[in-house]
Amino acid sequence: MYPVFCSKKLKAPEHQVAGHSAKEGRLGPLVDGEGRFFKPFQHDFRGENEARFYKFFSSNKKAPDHIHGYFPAYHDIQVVEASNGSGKLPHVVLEDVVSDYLRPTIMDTKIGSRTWYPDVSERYFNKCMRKDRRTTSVPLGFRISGFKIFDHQESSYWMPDKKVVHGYNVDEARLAFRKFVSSNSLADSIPDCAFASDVYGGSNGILAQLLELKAWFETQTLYHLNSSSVLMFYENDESVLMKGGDDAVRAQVKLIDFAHFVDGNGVIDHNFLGGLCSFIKLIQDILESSDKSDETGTYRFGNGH
Ligand SMILES: Nc1ncnc2c1ncn2[C@@H]1O[C@H](COP(=O)(O)OP(=O)(O)OP(=O)(O)O)[C@@H](O)[C@H]1O
Ligand SMILES: O=P(O)(O)O[C@@H]1[C@H](O)[C@H](O)[C@@H](OP(=O)(O)O)[C@H](OP(=O)(O)O)[C@H]1O
Repeated sequence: MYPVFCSKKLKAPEHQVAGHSAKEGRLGPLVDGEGRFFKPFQHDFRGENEARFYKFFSSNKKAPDHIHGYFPAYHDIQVVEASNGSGKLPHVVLEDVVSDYLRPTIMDTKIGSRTWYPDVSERYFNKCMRKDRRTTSVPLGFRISGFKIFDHQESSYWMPDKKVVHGYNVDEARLAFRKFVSSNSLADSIPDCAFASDVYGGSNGILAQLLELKAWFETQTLYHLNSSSVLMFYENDESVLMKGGDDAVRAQVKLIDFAHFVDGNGVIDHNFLGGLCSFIKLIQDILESSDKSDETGTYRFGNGH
Protein backbone atom coordinates (compact mmCIF):
# COMPACT_ATOMS: atom_id res chain seq x y z
CA MET A 1 0.00 0.00 0.00
CA TYR A 2 1.13 3.54 -0.69
CA PRO A 3 0.79 6.47 1.75
CA VAL A 4 -2.27 8.65 1.16
CA PHE A 5 -1.53 12.34 0.90
CA CYS A 6 -4.22 14.99 1.17
CA SER A 7 -3.57 18.36 -0.32
CA LYS A 8 -5.75 20.94 -1.95
CA LYS A 9 -2.66 22.73 -3.21
CA LEU A 10 -1.87 20.42 -6.12
CA LYS A 11 -2.32 22.01 -9.53
CA ALA A 12 -1.44 21.41 -13.17
CA PRO A 13 2.18 22.43 -13.91
CA GLU A 14 2.58 25.79 -15.57
CA HIS A 15 5.58 24.71 -17.59
CA GLN A 16 4.74 21.26 -18.96
CA VAL A 17 5.72 20.98 -22.65
CA ALA A 18 4.64 17.44 -23.66
CA GLY A 19 2.94 14.24 -22.55
CA HIS A 20 -0.39 13.66 -20.85
CA SER A 21 -1.76 16.87 -19.39
CA ALA A 22 -3.98 17.48 -16.34
CA LYS A 23 -5.75 20.35 -18.10
CA GLU A 24 -9.45 20.15 -19.05
CA GLY A 25 -10.24 17.37 -16.60
CA ARG A 26 -7.79 14.87 -18.04
CA LEU A 27 -5.35 12.63 -16.20
CA GLY A 28 -1.96 14.26 -15.97
CA PRO A 29 0.79 15.37 -13.62
CA LEU A 30 0.37 17.86 -10.77
CA VAL A 31 2.76 20.08 -8.82
CA ASP A 32 2.61 21.27 -5.22
CA GLY A 33 4.33 24.63 -5.82
CA GLU A 34 7.01 23.63 -3.33
CA GLY A 35 9.29 21.74 -5.68
CA ARG A 36 7.46 18.43 -6.14
CA PHE A 37 6.05 16.93 -9.33
CA PHE A 38 3.35 14.22 -9.02
CA LYS A 39 3.14 11.91 -12.03
CA PRO A 40 0.02 9.71 -11.97
CA PHE A 41 0.34 5.98 -12.60
CA GLN A 42 -0.51 5.49 -16.26
CA HIS A 43 -2.65 2.67 -17.58
CA ASP A 44 -1.60 -0.99 -18.04
CA PHE A 45 1.76 -1.73 -16.50
CA ARG A 46 3.25 1.72 -17.25
CA GLY A 47 2.79 3.43 -13.90
CA GLU A 48 4.10 0.41 -12.01
CA ASN A 49 7.04 0.10 -14.39
CA GLU A 50 8.05 3.75 -14.05
CA ALA A 51 7.76 3.52 -10.26
CA ARG A 52 9.95 0.38 -10.40
CA PHE A 53 12.56 2.32 -12.37
CA TYR A 54 12.74 5.17 -9.87
CA LYS A 55 12.86 2.77 -6.91
CA PHE A 56 15.72 0.74 -8.42
CA PHE A 57 17.64 3.64 -9.82
CA SER A 58 17.45 5.95 -6.81
CA SER A 59 19.15 3.31 -4.66
CA ASN A 60 21.45 1.91 -7.33
CA LYS A 61 25.05 2.44 -6.23
CA LYS A 62 26.35 1.10 -9.56
CA ALA A 63 25.34 4.39 -11.21
CA PRO A 64 27.78 7.13 -10.17
CA ASP A 65 26.58 10.18 -8.20
CA HIS A 66 27.07 12.60 -11.07
CA ILE A 67 24.79 10.41 -13.24
CA HIS A 68 22.09 10.37 -10.55
CA GLY A 69 22.07 14.16 -10.91
CA TYR A 70 20.75 13.82 -14.48
CA PHE A 71 17.49 12.29 -13.21
CA PRO A 72 14.80 14.06 -11.16
CA ALA A 73 15.20 13.22 -7.46
CA TYR A 74 12.71 10.53 -6.41
CA HIS A 75 10.49 11.19 -3.39
CA ASP A 76 8.54 7.93 -3.20
CA ILE A 77 4.97 7.12 -4.23
CA GLN A 78 1.90 8.77 -2.75
CA VAL A 79 -1.81 8.35 -3.29
CA VAL A 80 -3.44 11.68 -4.14
CA GLU A 81 -6.61 12.87 -5.88
CA ALA A 82 -6.16 12.36 -9.60
CA SER A 83 -6.56 15.41 -11.82
CA ASN A 84 -9.43 13.86 -13.82
CA GLY A 85 -11.74 13.52 -10.84
CA SER A 86 -11.58 9.71 -10.89
CA GLY A 87 -10.58 9.55 -7.21
CA LYS A 88 -7.37 8.68 -5.45
CA LEU A 89 -4.55 7.26 -7.53
CA PRO A 90 -0.89 6.45 -6.83
CA HIS A 91 1.52 9.08 -8.15
CA VAL A 92 5.29 8.91 -8.48
CA VAL A 93 6.55 11.93 -6.54
CA LEU A 94 9.56 13.55 -8.17
CA GLU A 95 11.57 16.71 -7.90
CA ASP A 96 9.88 19.46 -9.96
CA VAL A 97 13.00 20.27 -11.95
CA VAL A 98 11.86 23.72 -13.14
CA SER A 99 10.27 24.92 -9.88
CA ASP A 100 12.94 27.51 -9.12
CA TYR A 101 13.19 28.98 -12.62
CA LEU A 102 11.52 32.33 -13.27
CA ARG A 103 11.06 31.95 -17.03
CA PRO A 104 12.19 28.48 -18.03
CA THR A 105 12.66 27.78 -21.72
CA ILE A 106 12.13 24.02 -22.11
CA MET A 107 12.36 21.27 -24.71
CA ASP A 108 11.35 17.60 -24.40
CA THR A 109 12.97 15.26 -26.95
CA LYS A 110 12.18 11.54 -27.17
CA ILE A 111 15.43 9.64 -27.72
CA GLY A 112 15.97 6.62 -29.97
CA SER A 113 15.29 5.73 -33.59
CA ARG A 114 12.76 3.17 -32.34
CA THR A 115 10.33 3.51 -29.45
CA TRP A 116 9.20 -0.14 -29.52
CA TYR A 117 11.20 -2.92 -27.88
CA PRO A 118 11.15 -6.73 -27.81
CA ASP A 119 8.04 -8.51 -26.50
CA VAL A 120 5.62 -5.58 -26.85
CA SER A 121 2.14 -6.31 -28.25
CA GLU A 122 1.64 -6.19 -32.00
CA ARG A 123 -0.73 -3.26 -31.54
CA TYR A 124 1.86 -1.24 -29.58
CA PHE A 125 4.61 -2.20 -32.05
CA ASN A 126 2.49 -0.92 -34.96
CA LYS A 127 1.66 2.33 -33.15
CA CYS A 128 5.35 2.95 -32.40
CA MET A 129 6.50 2.06 -35.92
CA ARG A 130 3.99 4.43 -37.44
CA LYS A 131 5.14 7.35 -35.26
CA ASP A 132 8.85 6.54 -35.59
CA ARG A 133 8.60 6.53 -39.39
CA ARG A 134 6.42 9.63 -39.65
CA THR A 135 8.64 11.71 -37.39
CA THR A 136 12.37 12.40 -37.19
CA SER A 137 12.92 9.36 -34.94
CA VAL A 138 14.10 7.20 -37.82
CA PRO A 139 16.22 9.74 -39.75
CA LEU A 140 17.63 11.62 -36.73
CA GLY A 141 17.40 9.11 -33.86
CA PHE A 142 15.15 11.44 -31.82
CA ARG A 143 12.01 13.51 -32.13
CA ILE A 144 10.90 16.68 -30.41
CA SER A 145 7.83 16.01 -28.26
CA GLY A 146 7.25 19.65 -27.32
CA PHE A 147 8.91 22.92 -26.36
CA LYS A 148 8.25 26.44 -25.15
CA ILE A 149 10.44 29.48 -25.51
CA PHE A 150 10.20 32.79 -23.71
CA ASP A 151 10.23 35.39 -26.45
CA HIS A 152 11.73 38.69 -25.28
CA GLN A 153 10.44 40.72 -28.18
CA GLU A 154 6.83 39.66 -27.44
CA SER A 155 7.33 39.35 -23.66
CA SER A 156 5.42 36.08 -23.75
CA TYR A 157 5.91 32.39 -24.23
CA TRP A 158 5.82 30.79 -27.64
CA MET A 159 4.73 27.16 -27.59
CA PRO A 160 4.01 25.67 -31.00
CA ASP A 161 1.06 23.30 -31.21
CA LYS A 162 1.81 19.64 -30.51
CA LYS A 163 0.53 18.60 -33.96
CA VAL A 164 2.88 21.05 -35.66
CA VAL A 165 5.87 19.87 -33.60
CA HIS A 166 5.10 16.21 -34.25
CA GLY A 167 5.00 16.97 -37.97
CA TYR A 168 8.51 18.46 -38.08
CA ASN A 169 10.87 17.10 -40.69
CA VAL A 170 14.63 16.94 -40.09
CA ASP A 171 15.29 20.55 -41.15
CA GLU A 172 12.43 21.88 -39.05
CA ALA A 173 13.66 19.95 -36.01
CA ARG A 174 17.16 21.38 -36.48
CA LEU A 175 15.68 24.86 -36.80
CA ALA A 176 13.76 24.39 -33.54
CA PHE A 177 17.02 23.67 -31.71
CA ARG A 178 18.35 26.99 -33.02
CA LYS A 179 15.21 28.89 -32.06
CA PHE A 180 15.49 27.37 -28.61
CA VAL A 181 18.57 29.49 -27.91
CA SER A 182 17.55 32.63 -29.83
CA SER A 183 16.27 36.00 -28.70
CA ASN A 184 14.12 36.45 -31.82
CA SER A 185 12.35 33.07 -31.96
CA LEU A 186 8.89 34.30 -32.89
CA ALA A 187 9.44 37.32 -35.06
CA ASP A 188 12.21 36.12 -37.31
CA SER A 189 12.55 33.09 -39.49
CA ILE A 190 16.33 33.32 -39.07
CA PRO A 191 17.14 32.62 -35.44
CA ASP A 192 19.99 34.71 -34.01
CA CYS A 193 21.23 31.95 -31.65
CA ALA A 194 22.08 34.75 -29.20
CA PHE A 195 22.19 32.40 -26.20
CA ALA A 196 23.82 29.41 -27.93
CA SER A 197 27.22 29.73 -26.29
CA ASP A 198 25.78 30.32 -22.78
CA VAL A 199 23.16 27.56 -22.99
CA TYR A 200 24.70 24.89 -25.23
CA GLY A 201 28.39 25.73 -24.72
CA GLY A 202 30.65 26.31 -21.71
CA SER A 203 31.92 23.90 -19.10
CA ASN A 204 28.45 23.55 -17.48
CA GLY A 205 26.31 23.87 -20.60
CA ILE A 206 24.02 21.39 -22.32
CA LEU A 207 26.75 19.94 -24.53
CA ALA A 208 29.09 19.24 -21.59
CA GLN A 209 26.25 17.52 -19.73
CA LEU A 210 25.23 15.43 -22.75
CA LEU A 211 28.83 14.32 -23.24
CA GLU A 212 28.98 13.17 -19.63
CA LEU A 213 25.78 11.20 -20.11
CA LYS A 214 27.06 9.72 -23.36
CA ALA A 215 30.21 8.47 -21.60
CA TRP A 216 27.97 6.62 -19.14
CA PHE A 217 25.70 5.17 -21.85
CA GLU A 218 28.78 3.86 -23.66
CA THR A 219 29.31 1.38 -20.83
CA GLN A 220 26.12 1.10 -18.76
CA THR A 221 24.19 -2.15 -19.25
CA LEU A 222 21.75 -1.79 -16.34
CA TYR A 223 18.81 -0.23 -18.15
CA HIS A 224 17.35 0.20 -21.60
CA LEU A 225 15.46 3.47 -21.70
CA ASN A 226 12.77 2.94 -24.34
CA SER A 227 10.74 5.98 -25.31
CA SER A 228 12.43 8.14 -22.65
CA SER A 229 13.20 11.82 -23.09
CA VAL A 230 15.93 14.36 -22.64
CA LEU A 231 14.37 17.41 -21.00
CA MET A 232 16.60 20.45 -21.44
CA PHE A 233 15.86 23.86 -19.99
CA TYR A 234 17.43 27.14 -18.98
CA GLU A 235 16.60 30.40 -17.22
CA ASN A 236 15.37 32.89 -19.78
CA ASP A 237 14.44 35.77 -17.49
CA GLU A 238 15.75 39.09 -18.74
CA SER A 239 17.26 40.14 -15.40
CA VAL A 240 19.30 36.94 -15.38
CA LEU A 241 20.31 37.10 -19.02
CA MET A 242 21.62 40.64 -18.56
CA LYS A 243 24.31 39.16 -16.31
CA GLY A 244 25.30 36.75 -19.09
CA GLY A 245 27.38 33.60 -18.75
CA ASP A 246 26.55 29.94 -18.35
CA ASP A 247 26.17 30.21 -14.54
CA ALA A 248 23.34 32.72 -14.94
CA VAL A 249 21.31 30.67 -17.44
CA ARG A 250 21.55 27.45 -15.34
CA ALA A 251 21.13 25.21 -18.39
CA GLN A 252 20.24 21.67 -17.38
CA VAL A 253 19.65 18.25 -18.87
CA LYS A 254 17.37 15.75 -17.11
CA LEU A 255 16.27 12.33 -18.32
CA ILE A 256 12.56 11.63 -17.81
CA ASP A 257 9.75 9.18 -18.66
CA PHE A 258 10.63 5.59 -17.82
CA ALA A 259 7.27 3.90 -18.32
CA HIS A 260 8.88 1.60 -20.93
CA PHE A 261 12.28 0.96 -19.43
CA VAL A 262 13.49 -2.66 -19.38
CA ASP A 263 16.44 -4.27 -17.63
CA GLY A 264 19.64 -4.04 -19.64
CA ASN A 265 20.78 -7.61 -18.88
CA GLY A 266 24.39 -6.82 -19.59
CA VAL A 267 23.72 -5.28 -23.02
CA ILE A 268 24.48 -1.68 -24.01
CA ASP A 269 21.42 0.47 -24.82
CA HIS A 270 22.43 1.10 -28.43
CA ASN A 271 19.12 2.68 -29.31
CA PHE A 272 19.39 5.38 -26.65
CA LEU A 273 23.12 5.84 -27.16
CA GLY A 274 22.69 6.30 -30.93
CA GLY A 275 19.98 8.91 -30.45
CA LEU A 276 22.08 10.74 -27.88
CA CYS A 277 25.06 10.89 -30.27
CA SER A 278 22.89 12.39 -33.00
CA PHE A 279 21.44 14.93 -30.53
CA ILE A 280 24.99 15.88 -29.48
CA LYS A 281 26.07 16.32 -33.11
CA LEU A 282 23.22 18.75 -33.73
CA ILE A 283 24.19 20.86 -30.69
CA GLN A 284 27.85 20.81 -31.78
CA ASP A 285 26.85 22.01 -35.28
CA ILE A 286 24.90 24.93 -33.79
CA LEU A 287 27.81 25.92 -31.56
CA GLU A 288 30.22 25.72 -34.46
CA SER A 289 28.06 27.88 -36.74
CA SER A 290 27.38 30.44 -34.02
CA ASP A 291 31.15 30.65 -33.35
CA LYS A 292 31.61 31.45 -37.03
CA SER A 293 28.94 34.13 -36.86
CA ASP A 294 30.74 35.71 -33.87
CA GLU A 295 33.85 36.00 -36.04
CA THR A 296 32.02 37.60 -38.96
CA GLY A 297 29.50 39.60 -36.92
CA THR A 298 26.56 37.92 -38.68
CA TYR A 299 24.73 34.73 -37.94
CA ARG A 300 25.05 32.01 -40.57
CA PHE A 301 23.09 28.79 -40.85
CA GLY A 302 24.91 25.49 -40.85
CA ASN A 303 23.55 22.26 -42.28
CA GLY A 304 22.55 23.75 -45.59
CA HIS A 305 19.96 26.25 -44.24
N1 LIG B 1 10.32 15.93 -12.85
C1 LIG B 1 9.74 16.87 -13.61
N2 LIG B 1 9.78 18.16 -13.26
C2 LIG B 1 9.19 19.12 -14.01
N3 LIG B 1 8.55 18.85 -15.16
C3 LIG B 1 8.48 17.58 -15.57
C4 LIG B 1 9.07 16.52 -14.83
N4 LIG B 1 8.85 15.36 -15.48
C5 LIG B 1 8.14 15.67 -16.58
N5 LIG B 1 7.91 16.99 -16.64
C6 LIG B 1 7.11 17.72 -17.66
O1 LIG B 1 6.03 16.88 -18.05
C7 LIG B 1 6.13 16.53 -19.44
C8 LIG B 1 5.70 15.10 -19.66
O2 LIG B 1 6.49 14.22 -18.90
P1 LIG B 1 6.53 12.68 -19.19
O3 LIG B 1 7.17 12.42 -20.50
O4 LIG B 1 7.13 12.01 -18.01
O5 LIG B 1 4.96 12.35 -19.29
P2 LIG B 1 4.15 11.28 -20.15
O6 LIG B 1 2.74 11.63 -19.99
O7 LIG B 1 4.62 9.92 -19.76
O8 LIG B 1 4.61 11.56 -21.64
P3 LIG B 1 4.33 10.68 -22.97
O9 LIG B 1 2.86 10.73 -23.18
O10 LIG B 1 5.12 11.37 -24.02
O11 LIG B 1 4.83 9.30 -22.68
C9 LIG B 1 7.55 16.84 -19.84
O12 LIG B 1 7.62 17.22 -21.19
C10 LIG B 1 7.90 18.01 -18.91
O13 LIG B 1 7.44 19.24 -19.44
O1 LIG C 1 3.58 11.88 -28.67
P1 LIG C 1 2.10 12.02 -28.49
O2 LIG C 1 1.38 12.25 -29.76
O3 LIG C 1 1.73 12.93 -27.37
O4 LIG C 1 1.59 10.60 -28.09
C1 LIG C 1 1.86 10.01 -26.88
C2 LIG C 1 3.28 9.44 -26.90
O5 LIG C 1 3.50 8.69 -28.08
C3 LIG C 1 3.53 8.54 -25.73
O6 LIG C 1 4.80 7.94 -25.83
C4 LIG C 1 2.44 7.46 -25.67
O7 LIG C 1 2.63 6.71 -24.52
P2 LIG C 1 3.16 5.23 -24.62
O8 LIG C 1 4.50 5.29 -25.31
O9 LIG C 1 3.24 4.82 -23.20
O10 LIG C 1 2.14 4.44 -25.40
C5 LIG C 1 1.05 8.05 -25.61
O11 LIG C 1 0.15 6.99 -25.71
P3 LIG C 1 -1.18 6.84 -24.84
O12 LIG C 1 -2.00 8.05 -25.11
O13 LIG C 1 -1.78 5.57 -25.34
O14 LIG C 1 -0.72 6.74 -23.41
C6 LIG C 1 0.78 8.97 -26.76
O15 LIG C 1 -0.48 9.61 -26.59
